[in-house]
Amino acid sequence: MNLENSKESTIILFGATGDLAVRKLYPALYQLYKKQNDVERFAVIGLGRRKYDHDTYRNMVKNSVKTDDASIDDFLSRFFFYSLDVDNIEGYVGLGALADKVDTDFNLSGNRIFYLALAPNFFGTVTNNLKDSGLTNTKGWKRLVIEKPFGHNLSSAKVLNEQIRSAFAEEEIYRIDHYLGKEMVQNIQVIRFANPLFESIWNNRYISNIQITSSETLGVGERAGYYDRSGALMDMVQNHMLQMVALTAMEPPSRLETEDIRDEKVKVLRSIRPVTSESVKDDIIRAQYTSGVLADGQTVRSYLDEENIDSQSQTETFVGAKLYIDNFRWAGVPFYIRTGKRMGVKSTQIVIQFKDAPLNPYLDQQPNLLVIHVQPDEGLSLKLNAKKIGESQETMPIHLDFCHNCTNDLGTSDAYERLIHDCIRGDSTNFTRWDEVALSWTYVDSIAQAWKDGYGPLEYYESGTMGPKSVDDLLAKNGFHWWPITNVEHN
Ligand SMILES: NC(=O)C1=CN([C@@H]2O[C@H](COP(=O)(O)OP(=O)(O)OC[C@H]3O[C@@H](n4cnc5c(N)ncnc54)[C@H](OP(=O)(O)O)[C@@H]3O)[C@@H](O)[C@H]2O)C=CC1
Ligand SMILES: O=C1O[C@H](COP(=O)(O)O)[C@@H](O)[C@H](O)[C@H]1O
Repeated sequence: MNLENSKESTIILFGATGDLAVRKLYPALYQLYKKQNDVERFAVIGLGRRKYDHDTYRNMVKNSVKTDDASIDDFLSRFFFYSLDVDNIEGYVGLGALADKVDTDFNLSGNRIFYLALAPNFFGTVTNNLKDSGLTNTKGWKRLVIEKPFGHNLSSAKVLNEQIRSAFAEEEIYRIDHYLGKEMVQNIQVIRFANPLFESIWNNRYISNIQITSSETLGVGERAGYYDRSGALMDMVQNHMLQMVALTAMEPPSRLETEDIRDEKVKVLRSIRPVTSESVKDDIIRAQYTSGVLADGQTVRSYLDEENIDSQSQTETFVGAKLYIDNFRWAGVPFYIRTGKRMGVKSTQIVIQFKDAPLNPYLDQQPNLLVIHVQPDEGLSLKLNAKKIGESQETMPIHLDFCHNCTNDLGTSDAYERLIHDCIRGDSTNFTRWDEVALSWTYVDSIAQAWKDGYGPLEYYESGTMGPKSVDDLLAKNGFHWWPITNVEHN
């Protein structure tokens, strides 16, 4: 068998009893198993410090998958638990022995995915111990999946990268950014490069501004310990928001190969205009939610009143920013981004606003907009002007819509399902390469530094709104406004 391309694997899952594994990874694995979507065979060894036996673990996986389907028993029979404190190097020998036994029992060829669904401070220890105990000398291929956050600034990310690179080659490392697994984020390239209609006008001659929103109605929830040290800048901007900027702005790759696409994204990240203290003050807004009422009528408390949050915390739960990409295609076009918790609506969308016609005889004309709906609806809306019905010469707005997930028959996979599938297939296109991560940290670090130096005060916004007023002013200064968050309009 050609092991390099074989799509069977034993997944060694660190953090198997954690929130991410239970909420996301087991349901995703089950969907993959059910679809047999070109994943040949797999087994999972879950790890954690607690002393589960295989049956207790399988029960936990079953509860996470939530199905009565008869196939669940065969699915669960592939799951094994191994109790290990990751600091205990002696314990890795037993892990290796169990993995070999599972390979033999399931007739698997020795490929390994090491999935680190663990707090990042363990990443270095685990990769070192895997190497020192010989587990990285696999019979087949090996891959390392790393969850975010990848460091908390550029220098910590560099240290982390060196640690994992001592045991895994860059092409064996799959750094997760789950937004890259979303259907419509993957679709950005196709919409742009498979439609000459768009690609020919995808530049500063025809586009006036781009608005990228990722808003949540949830608050900090149970992740206070992590979030209060991170804030929206590191939690969302460093990764998901900048990846969406890069995909929206990049040049067409010459081939649809992993490294060609990543190279184009890197060029965009490198072209983002560096910030100065002054530009941070003027163009970047940080804010924290106060109490308020959500759209469903629920009254929610302020960030400072959340459990396990320091009552003096200055952590931002919202970031709004204007950035420029200083290259030939985008010179002069502002990219506006905003993301936050406890906002008015849960939505991710990218709005491309086209420039007005040079000579416009129709005074009531609206700008043309292309809206890429990432979630909850997954689709596209193109907003145009048409003649009002009748004899008048007035215009009316019309929209052409497409929605992937609005009807049942086109339901799309979850991001984690897609990314685990890609990893098993050995396709790292939708994972971030080290230089993308490093450039994103460079941008984010300079904002964090300016904030530390006192530029750009922390503002406040009421829960249930779309952020502080200053984020509206940010666009108004250039004669724009945020387009309302919409769903794909189902006709
Ligand atoms: N939860 C989420 O929604 C998201 C999480 N992530 C990232 O995923 C990773 C995991 O997060 P999450 O699942 O929420 O974390 P949890 O705190 O819920 O789970 C942590 C896991 O790590 C295990 N663990 C902790 N210490 C040790 C140790 N010394 N040795 C062995 N195992 C240990 C725990 O098992 P035990 O207690 O049995 O030791 C548990 O399985 C983090 O990097 C996080 O940033 C990323 C995006 C979203
Ligand atoms: O990575 C993260 O993303 C989620 C938002 O993800 P989404 O798929 O629901 O849009 C965010 O809640 C979390 O704080 C952050 O770590």
